[in-house]
Amino acid sequence: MAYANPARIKLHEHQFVPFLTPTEIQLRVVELGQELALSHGSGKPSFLVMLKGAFIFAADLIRASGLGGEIGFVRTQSYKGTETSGEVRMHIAPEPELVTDQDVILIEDIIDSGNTMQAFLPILAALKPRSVTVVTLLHKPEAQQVDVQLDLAGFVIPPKFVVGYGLDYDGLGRQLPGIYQLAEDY
Ligand SMILES: O=P(O)(O)OC[C@H]1O[C@H](OP(=O)(O)OP(=O)(O)O)[C@H](O)[C@@H]1O
Ligand SMILES: Nc1nc2[nH]cnc2c(=O)[nH]1
Repeated sequence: MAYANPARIKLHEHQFVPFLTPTEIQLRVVELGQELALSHGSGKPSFLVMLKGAFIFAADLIRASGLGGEIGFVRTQSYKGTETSGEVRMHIAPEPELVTDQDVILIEDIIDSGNTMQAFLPILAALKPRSVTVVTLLHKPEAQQVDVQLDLAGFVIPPKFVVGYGLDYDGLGRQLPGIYQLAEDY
């Protein structure tokens, strides 16, 4: 499918410039799906999607993997504007039957400070999964403050705030097919 991919955009008071095109994202998502097919092809993993940010990535990744298996959703929240609040709130908890004794593929849109993963992984571990594979579309190693499990990353990116392809700035921008970076010259 061909998507409109606007150039510079404004969300609330901030300007954003193109960073990853829809085509670059789609090609990488297909590769990630193939990697999951190779590592989990003999079983039926449970996909756990971290809402809200990962909903578009997960929809594409799960289909690219060709894997069956159930899909569940969890929702954490810690960002206000472009900064983490430092407090990770759990709005939707995982369904135990999708985790206990299952091979879980946890799908995240971005690992930035690492706080969200650090808070969530023990909650998952308490439900005793057989295995956990953490997949993120974006990883900002230079911004990471805590060490967390990460098995598969789509793009390693610099420590700048990004939006699009599921990621928002204060509620806006999730629908954009490409990924945009906060402009420095606005
Ligand atoms: O590594 P961290 O610094 O913790 O950042 C990563 C988290 O931030 C975003 O979630 P957010 O709290 O914005 O909620 P959302 O997914 O509903 O937008 C993103 O979806 C990750 O879950
Ligand atoms: N939209 C968005 N959410 C985030 N959560 C953690 N880092 C980011 C980021 O760069 N953009």
